[in-house]
Amino acid sequence: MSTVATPRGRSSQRRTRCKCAGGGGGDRAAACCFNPLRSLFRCPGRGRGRRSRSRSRHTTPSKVRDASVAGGVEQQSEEPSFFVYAMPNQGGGDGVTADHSKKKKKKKHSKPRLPSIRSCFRGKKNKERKANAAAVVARRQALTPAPSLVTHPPHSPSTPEKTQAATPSATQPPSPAVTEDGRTNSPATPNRIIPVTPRPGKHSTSSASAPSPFPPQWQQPKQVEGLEIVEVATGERLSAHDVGLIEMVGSSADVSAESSVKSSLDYANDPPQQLTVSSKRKPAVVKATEPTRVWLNGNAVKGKAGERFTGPPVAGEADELWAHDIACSRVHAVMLAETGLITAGDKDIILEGLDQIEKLIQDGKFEWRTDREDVHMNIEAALIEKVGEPAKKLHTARSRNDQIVTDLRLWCRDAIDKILFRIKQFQVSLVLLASKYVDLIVPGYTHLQRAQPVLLPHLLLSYVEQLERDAGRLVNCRERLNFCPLGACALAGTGLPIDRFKTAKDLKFTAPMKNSIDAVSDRDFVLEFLAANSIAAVHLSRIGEEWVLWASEEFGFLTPSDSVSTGSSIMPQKKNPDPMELVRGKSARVFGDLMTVLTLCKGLPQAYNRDLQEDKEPLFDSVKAVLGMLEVCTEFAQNISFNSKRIQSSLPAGYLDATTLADYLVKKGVPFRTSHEIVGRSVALCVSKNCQLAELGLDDLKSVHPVFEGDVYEYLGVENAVNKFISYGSTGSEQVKKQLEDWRTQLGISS
Ligand SMILES: N/C(=N\CCC[C@H](N)C(=O)O)N[C@@H](CC(=O)O)C(=O)O
Repeated sequence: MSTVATPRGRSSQRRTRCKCAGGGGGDRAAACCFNPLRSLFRCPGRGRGRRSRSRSRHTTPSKVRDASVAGGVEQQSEEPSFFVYAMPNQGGGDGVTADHSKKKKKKKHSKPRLPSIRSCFRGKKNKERKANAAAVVARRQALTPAPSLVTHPPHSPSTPEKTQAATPSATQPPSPAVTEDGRTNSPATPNRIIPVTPRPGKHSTSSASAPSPFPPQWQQPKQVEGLEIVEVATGERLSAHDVGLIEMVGSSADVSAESSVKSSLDYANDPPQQLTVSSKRKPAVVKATEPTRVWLNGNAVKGKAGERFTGPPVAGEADELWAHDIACSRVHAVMLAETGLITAGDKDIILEGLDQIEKLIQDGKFEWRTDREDVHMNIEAALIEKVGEPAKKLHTARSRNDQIVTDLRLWCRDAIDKILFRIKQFQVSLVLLASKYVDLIVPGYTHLQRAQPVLLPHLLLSYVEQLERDAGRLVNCRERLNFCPLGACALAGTGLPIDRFKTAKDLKFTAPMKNSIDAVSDRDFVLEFLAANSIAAVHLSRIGEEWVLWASEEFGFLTPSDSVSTGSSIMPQKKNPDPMELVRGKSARVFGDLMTVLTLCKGLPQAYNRDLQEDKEPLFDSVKAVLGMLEVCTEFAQNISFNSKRIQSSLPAGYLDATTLADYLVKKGVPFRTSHEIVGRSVALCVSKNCQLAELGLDDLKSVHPVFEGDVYEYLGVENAVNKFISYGSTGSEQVKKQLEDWRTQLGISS
C-alpha cells in the first residue's frame, strides 16, 4: 500500500480494488472493492450469484434448492409419513420402516452454505479472521482485568453448588407452592441463578472441556467466596444496574438476590459456559429430498395448497439449534432413566448414539434431511437409525412443542451472553478513547444547535452509560427466560411420573415452568430479547449518526482511519464512514425483527401453533445484526481520531458560555429569569460588535447591567465555562475525571 495525500489533507492509503464488484472477475480471494473494511462488510459485488436474503427467507433454503437443481445429491423417494416410517425399525421393533442406514452411500456435495447474515455483514475469510484475532489480542494485552466491583461466590463447571441453587428448595419463591410430591414449586418471580452448562454424567454436553470463547485477558480472576460488595462502603460509583442489584443483596441474604449481583459485566467477564461448541462445527449438510407435506403427516395426496411452506428451514435451524437439542435429549434421557421410565441400559445406548450424532454434526458429516421436518425430527430419526429400539423411547413424555421452546430458551441464553461480551468490548473501546482526550472540550448540541461546552469524555461516557442499560435489559431478560418448559409435552403435561425439576436443574434453568400450557404457548422471551436488542440498536444507530455527522467536512471533528473507511467508485477524493452508516442501517432490520415476532404472536390461540416456527429467523437475524453492529462500532471506535485543532478553532462560535454567564449572575443574586434576559442582551451586543462574550470589556458588560464585576471573566470562555460545572453527573472536569476512573475500574482497564 502506498500513502497518498487526500484533498482533505489527510493521509490515505491506496487500496486495492476488488475484483468482485464493478471490477468483474468475481475473485473472492481478492481484496474487496474500495473497502479496506472488507473484514467487516461484504462488498456489494459479493452478493452476485447468491440468493438474496429476502428470497431465501421465504422460500426453500437455497442450499437445498441448489443442491437438487445441480443434481448434486441423490433424490430420496417420497416417504409417506414421518411418524410411520421416518423412525427406522432396527432390531425387529414394531415400526414399519425403510432402513436408511442401509441406503446407498450418499454422494458428497459441497455446495456453498446459505448466505448468512454474517456473510453479508462480515465476509471474513478464515485467514483474515485469525490475523484480526491476533491483532485484537495484541491490542488488548495492555488491559489487565481487575476484579468486578461487585463480586459473588465463584462458580465453576465442576462446582455443583450453583446448580443446587436452581433446585426447588433454593429458588425461594415469594409464596412457595408445594407439589403433590412435596417439592417446592417454581418461584413466582425469577430466581437469578447463574447458569452453568449442563453436563449430566459422562454423556452430558461437553462444554466444561470446551475452550472458553473469550480471550484470557477478558476473563476476570475468579472471585473470592463470601466477598460481596467491595465498593459500596467506599462510596464508589456503580452503574444503575449494579446499584439496583446491590440493594437487593443488601436487603436480604436470599439466594436469588445474591445471584442477581451478577451484573452484565460479570456475564461478560465470566460468561456462563455455552451449551454449544457450534463455532467449531462445519456447516450443516442438507440433503435435498422432496419435502413431505408435514402438516398432513406427509401422506396426503399431493396438492398445491400450502406447498410453498413445505420446505422446512432445516439448515438455518439446525445450525443454530442442534447443540441445544442434543443437550435437551441427553438430560431428558437421564431423567427418564432415573424415574424408571427407561432402563439404565437404554439410557446409555441413547447417550452413546447422541454422542455419535454430535460428532457427525461437528464434523459436518451429519445429513440434515428436509423430509424430516425440523431439527428434532432429524436428530431423533438419526438416533433411531443408529441405535435402534432404545432410541424410540426417547420421545417418552415430551413433544416437539416443549422441545422447540426449550431449545430456543437455551439458544437465547447463549446469545445474550455473546451480546453482553460485545457490549463490554465496545464500552472498553469508548473508555479508552475517552482516556485519550481527557481535556478536549467539544460543542454540546441540543436541537443540533450549539448549546454548551462539554468535555469529549463526558459525551463518550454517555454512550457507555446507555450501553450499560442495554446490557442490564439483556441480563434481566436472561433471568426471566431461564425457566424450563421441557416436560410440558404437547400442552397438557403427562401422566407419566417424570421429574421436571431434575430436567430443569440439569439444563441449568432456574426452575421448571409452572404451567404446561404457558410453557409451550409463549414467545414473550423472544419478544423481550428482540425488544432489548432494538433499544440497543437505537443507541448504536445514534452513535453511528453522530459519528457520520462528525466525520463530515462541515463538522470535521473526527477522522476515521482508512482501515474503517471506504472510497467511491467515481469520486476519487471521497472517504466514507460506511461502517457506521451500516450500523445505522442495520438497526432497521433489528426493529423489523421485533415487529415480525410481535405480529406473529398477536393473534395466536393458546398453546403451540405452527406459526411459531416463524419466530426463529427474526430471532437469529436480530442477534446476528446486533453482534455485528457491536463489533463494527468497537472497531470503528478503535480507529478514529478526534481533530482537536479543528474542534478548538470551532469553539468560539455559538456563545457556548452564555449559560455559565447566567449562572454567574445568579450567584450575584440576580433571579435566573432576569439573568437570562441580561445575558441575552449581552449576546446581542456581541453580535453587533462581532465578538465573543469574553471579548466584551467590563464597561460594555456594565452597560448591559451594573451587576457585572471584574470576576465575570472567570466565567467566560469555554475552558472557564467547563470548569464551572460542579453538579453530580455534569461535564465539569472533576466530575468527568472521576467518572472516567470509575468506568476504567468497572471495566477492568488498568491505568
Ligand atoms: N408439529 C408440532 N410442533 C412442531 C414444533 C417444532 C417446529 N419445527 C417449530 O419450530 O416450531 N406440534 C404437534 C406435536 C408434535 O409434533 O410434537 C402438535 O401439537 O400437534
